[in-house]
Order: sequence, then structure tokens, then C-alpha cells
Amino acid sequence: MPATPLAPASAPALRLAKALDRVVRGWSGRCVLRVETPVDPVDPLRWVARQKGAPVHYWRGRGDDEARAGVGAALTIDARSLTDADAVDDLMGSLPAGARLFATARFDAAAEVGEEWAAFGAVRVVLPRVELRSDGRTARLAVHLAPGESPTVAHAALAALCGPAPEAEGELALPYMRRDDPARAEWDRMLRWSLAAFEDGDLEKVVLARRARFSFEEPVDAAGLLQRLEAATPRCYHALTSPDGESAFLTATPERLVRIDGRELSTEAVAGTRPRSETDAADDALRAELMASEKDRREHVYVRDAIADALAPLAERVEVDSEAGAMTLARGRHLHTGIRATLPASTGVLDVLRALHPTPAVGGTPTPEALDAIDRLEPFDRGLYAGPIGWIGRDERGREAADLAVGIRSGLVDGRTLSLYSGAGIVAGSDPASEWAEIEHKIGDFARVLGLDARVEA
Ligand SMILES: C=C(O[C@H]1C=CC=C(C(=O)O)[C@@H]1O)C(=O)O
Repeated sequence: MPATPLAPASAPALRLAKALDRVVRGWSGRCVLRVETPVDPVDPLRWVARQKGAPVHYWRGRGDDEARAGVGAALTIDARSLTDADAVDDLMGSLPAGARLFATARFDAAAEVGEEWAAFGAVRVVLPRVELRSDGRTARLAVHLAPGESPTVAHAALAALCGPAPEAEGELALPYMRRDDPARAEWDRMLRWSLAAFEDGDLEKVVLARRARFSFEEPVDAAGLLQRLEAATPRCYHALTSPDGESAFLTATPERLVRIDGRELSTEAVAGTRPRSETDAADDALRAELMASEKDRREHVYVRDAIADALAPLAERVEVDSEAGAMTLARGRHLHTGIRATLPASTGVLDVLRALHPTPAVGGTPTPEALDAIDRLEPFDRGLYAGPIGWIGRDERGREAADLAVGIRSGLVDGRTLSLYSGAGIVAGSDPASEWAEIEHKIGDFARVLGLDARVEA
């Protein structure tokens, strides 16, 4: 179907362009300008799927009615690492109410960058040129100008907007090839190495990941894949980022890294896993097995304690759920502990990110030794897998705010290939075959959407 321009004479894009011309006259040009207008509701994921510009971003927070998509960039900041990101702090200070930066960070900014991840940067924040937010009943189209920019660039971006793609339906093409890194024998060696390191006392936990790479005859439609994943993975965060319109990272992750509303922070420990079952009795038994598992609880407690310890020096108050509960997803279940904190005004979003990432839900304990082990053992670059992904910025009242997930259960689309990434927490007592199967089940959300479940779960 040809793309329908969203900008005939009376259309929202033209209205927004006129509003921009009015507002820009009173703009000092010293800080970011944001102008928005109400538009008819449209699904931001379907909308962004059709836009021609780059980069594109999409985000729907867990339990959020509102989804958000952005196309183009009014501002992009690339930092080498979270500890070397002062420019992001400066930009946060100049954002108007309601402006949000799409934010991503590599799992390990110090690790060697794989070619397939080169376009994504180490730590990147983007203020979209044009942004669409919609909760299905209402929607707003917004445009941003960076300090000192001429409105001409915004006019060009608005004139180039296209209407939304149709709803994704029908079967996706099947891949003709699958390659696993590591292969099974290498995985067993990685586990043996880790179990020996636990015995030596150098390491207590390490989260090891696998990559399953699928090759297709045709380019993979990342937005179409995410549309289907949204339907298949309720209670998850959904995000997509494509820096160049060619490769795209997408995630359907259950795990919150941090949410900040003014001074109130909420985060969580998510670690310890069982699949779900079709029948109630078997599902209840699996739940009971998870809740009673000494090994899963140990795996979980490393995460809970590390998060609480990381927040303690930053926060005025830290509150941790007294008992781990169950996080129940469509096909799996995790041990879950909610953690909340109140931050002093002097603690910013980036301070929190630096302290929290990577938690032992994706790294391990102690963190430096676990990162070394991951670097040494995993035969691929994690890139954005297991890194922070989400937004940081200002809420409608102008307070600092953020919502970031941990980019697990994720995939990298690169032309005709789709690489899926998932990991499992390894502690003393872990069994290579069970951990391999756990990861296979975790990539199953994507695999089912691709119509691959029979082959993948076999
Ligand atoms: C690292 C992943 O999952 C983490 C989050 C929940 C449960 C986990 C586990 O039980 O191993 C992992 O710590 C992943 O899915 O890639």
C-alpha cells in the first residue's frame, strides 16, 4: 500500500507547522523548543513503521496506555560511557516540560564493539525531531527545535511525514537458517568454567547469554515483528530503535531498570525463572517449585541486595519488599522484589543509572569479575542486549522523570538477519542443560511470533 502523506492543507502536520511559526517568534533560542498539537489517535508503532526519516524510536512502558514514537533527531548526544556523560546532564537541564529523550546504552561500554552494533553508539540520547504520543483515545504530535535551530528544518520534517502502516497481520516469512552462538558444547564449557570459578571463590554469580541468529530470504520487518510481540507479551516493556533505518534493536522485556517521577524512584529485582504450563494444576506446581527453589532464591537475592546497596548512598530512603513474589508473564514466571526510594534533589537520573547498571540480573556478583567472565566467555558482543533502554526527560509539570527497562528478551534486525539474545543467571548448582533450556524458552516469545516454536522448543 502506498504511504499516505499526513500533511494535506488542513491536516495536523500543517497545523503544527503553523503553531511552530507562532511560538518561535517568542523563543529565546537558548533552550530546546517543544510545540505540540492534538491529532486523531493513531498507533505510534504503526505510524513510525511508515516514516522515511532516521533515526526512529518507539516506546511503550509496562502497563502504560500511552505509547510514543519519534522520527528524526533535533539533538543527539553520544557519550563513551554512563560515567562520561556530562553533556546528557547539561541537556536534561535545558529541557522544557514534557520533553523526553530516547535513551539507550550498551550493556558494557568498555567491551569491544561488534560490527553489527557500530551504528548504535555506546550511550546515546536522542531528542526526536517529530514525536507522536497516543493512548488510543487521544494523541499529540510534537516537534522539537534544538537551541539556535531554524524552524525550516522542522518544516521539512513535518512535510515529509507519512500516514500509519496497516495493522501487521498474516504469517511472517520463515528463516532458512539458524546459527547458535555459543553452540551447545561450547555452552557446557562456559558453564564448567563458571562453576569452577564459584568453587575458587572468585565469582558468586554470572549471567551468561546466548545469541540465536536467523537468516531470511527477505529483509526483516522490525516494526511488524514488534507489533506482533506486543500482542504476545502483555505486561512487558516494548521498544524499538533504529539509528539508520537499516538495522533495528527491539525488545519485549519484563524487567524495569528504573522509573523516576520527581523524587520518587521505583525499581525491582527480577531473577529466578520457571516456564508456565497450559493446565492450571501444572502451572501452580511450577509456581510452587519456583517459590521454594533455594537455587533460584539465591540467584534472586544477589540482585535484590545489590540494588538496595547501590541505592543506599544516593537516596534519602530505600524500601524493599519484605518477601519475593511472583511476576507472572504470558509464558513464564520470575521471582520479583519491588524496591522503592526517595531521592534528594541533588541526585539526578544519570547518577541513578550509573549506580544501578548492570545489576546482577544481567551481570553477576561481584560485578567487575562477572563482567570479565562475560567478556571472556561469550562469543559475541552483547551490544544493547541487557543494556538500559527507555526515556529520560521532564514530565508535564517540568519535574525530572525517567522510565527505563533492561533490554533483555531482545533482537537485532540487520537486513535479512535477526539475532535473538537471552541469558540466564548461573550460580553454584546450575545445570548446563537446564540453563540452555531456560534461554531457549526465553527466546520463545520471538520464536512463536515468527512461527518457529515447534523448531525452537524441540
Ligand atoms: C538475563 C535475562 O533474564 C534475567 C531476568 C530474569 C530472570 C533471569 C534468570 O532467571 O536467569 C535473568 O536474571 C534474559 O532474559 O536475557
